[in-house]
Amino acid sequence: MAQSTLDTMPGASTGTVVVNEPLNFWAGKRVKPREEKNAEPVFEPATGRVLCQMVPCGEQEVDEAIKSAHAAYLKWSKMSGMERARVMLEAARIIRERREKIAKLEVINNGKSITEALVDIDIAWQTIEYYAGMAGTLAGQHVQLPGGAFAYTRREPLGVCVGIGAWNYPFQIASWKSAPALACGNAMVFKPSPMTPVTAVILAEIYKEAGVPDGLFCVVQGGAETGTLLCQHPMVAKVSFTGSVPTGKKVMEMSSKTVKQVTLELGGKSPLIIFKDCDLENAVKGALMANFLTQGQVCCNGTRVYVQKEIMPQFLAEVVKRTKAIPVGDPLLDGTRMGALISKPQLDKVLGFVKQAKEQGAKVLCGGEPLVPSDPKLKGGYFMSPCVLDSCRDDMTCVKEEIFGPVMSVLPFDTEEEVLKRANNTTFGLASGVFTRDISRAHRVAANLEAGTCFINNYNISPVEVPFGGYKMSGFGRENGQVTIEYYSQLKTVVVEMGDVDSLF
Ligand SMILES: NC(=O)C1=CN([C@@H]2O[C@H](COP(=O)(O)OP(=O)(O)OC[C@H]3O[C@@H](n4cnc5c(N)ncnc54)[C@H](O)[C@@H]3O)[C@@H](O)[C@H]2O)C=CC1
Ligand SMILES: C[N+](C)(C)CCCC(=O)O
Repeated sequence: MAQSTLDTMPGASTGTVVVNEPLNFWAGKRVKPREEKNAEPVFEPATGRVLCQMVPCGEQEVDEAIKSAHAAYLKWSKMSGMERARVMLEAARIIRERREKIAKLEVINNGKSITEALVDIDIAWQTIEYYAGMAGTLAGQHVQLPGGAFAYTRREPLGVCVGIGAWNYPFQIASWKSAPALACGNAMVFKPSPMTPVTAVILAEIYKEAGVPDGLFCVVQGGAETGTLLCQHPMVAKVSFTGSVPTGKKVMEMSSKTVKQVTLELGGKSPLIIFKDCDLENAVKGALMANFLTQGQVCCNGTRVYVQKEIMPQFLAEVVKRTKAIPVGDPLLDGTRMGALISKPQLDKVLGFVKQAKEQGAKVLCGGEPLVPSDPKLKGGYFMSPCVLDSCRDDMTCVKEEIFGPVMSVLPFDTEEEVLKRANNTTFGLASGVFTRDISRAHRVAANLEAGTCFINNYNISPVEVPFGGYKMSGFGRENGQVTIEYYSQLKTVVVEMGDVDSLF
């Protein structure tokens, strides 16, 4: 019964799926909304059809979920790291076994191509596997003190952590947040974006099947109001948030009231710098990877593409040729490389950015138009043709603001010194990239870019072993890599006296 949506996936095609099961999950099972009155329709981006209803959780439901998570935390945190690891490895195995079905459901809700969704699901189980591997290694330090006294530190969990996700990587974000949280002995209550509510609950079912205590990973549905309830709840120790800068600021402010720890993964407007001594074919491929994954709706995209003047004509010719050749259409077909944007308002917003760019003097070399695929079932979908903008200047809106759509802005530059200054002239600092064959230049540029990640001669690969997160207004804290353990645990120092108390009084 619990698996029924997933079980319909093998035969499912675009335009056919309806999700009727409850999408909340706590105390070890799916939970029906208390009342349906604030239900919001959720759309299938490729068709514009209603996929399901998202009913936001109210105060009482949020409270129930948090209490069930707390009860699970009391059991889970007492288990050894190796015991937790075994359960997490089983969860990773189940995800791997069901990767195609989960990816298909993700596509139907999100609109991205099946090829990309499969990669997302693979990254998800790898994250859980990676942190399972670390669960048994968590340890403190032993420190010798004078007179035979000593101290030791214990790495302890925080308690109930909240995860709040964006709509661009629904299942992957839920895994990126829950895996390190659970490895450290915490419980998590996760709220997906109201636009992509259907796959987080699948993750909750899988954790349950793998053997976590009931309540350890809960899912509550809702938007800003439900998110606010989570950030204000006194039993929550930490909030890990992925989303926009304005919402991130609110999350931080609300969390400050009860001094909750916060991780913020926010937006970006990342620079990709292409020097004339690069391998041009790889640089072009890198620029496409930096701009067009998930219809360009990726926080770390390299959307300001700085190209050294001497190679600009060759670069543009090749990038435009390849952009025009991207197959846009039914995201469930294997040959498709770009699907639909998340919503009609998002599509209109992105097209509005292209219009404004033209008004400000940018030249559209290709795309930037609404697209209606020939398949009649896709005519209500939110498709557009991927766009390359030339003749851009640093002061244009398309170069300054995050577009979150398939729009690449190309800018010429002369020298390394100049381009570094221009690249860093932004309040964001999530990622960056550089293409060059000069090894010294590559590392010098990486060292001077103000961003949490710098890709050298590639872009947008995200192995789970390496930390991911922002500088400046792109946020703080990290996801992935060993360091994330620090963001989901706290150190207790235990000081042990072996002699008499040397009292001053
Ligand atoms: N750095 C990163 O890892 C990523 C950042 N993003 C950023 O997210 C944005 C797009 O995602 P959206 O979902 O539109 O962002 P958003 O900020 O509108 O929403 C993100 C999440 O926060 C929730 N939320 C909204 N108001 C809230 C409140 N007052 N209190 C608590 N939670 C609240 C939403 O329901 C959603 O789950 C882009 O700006 C993008 O750059 C997106 C993906 C990854
Ligand atoms: C997987 N990757 C690197 C393309 C994007 C991950 C960050 C995000 O959630 O937008």
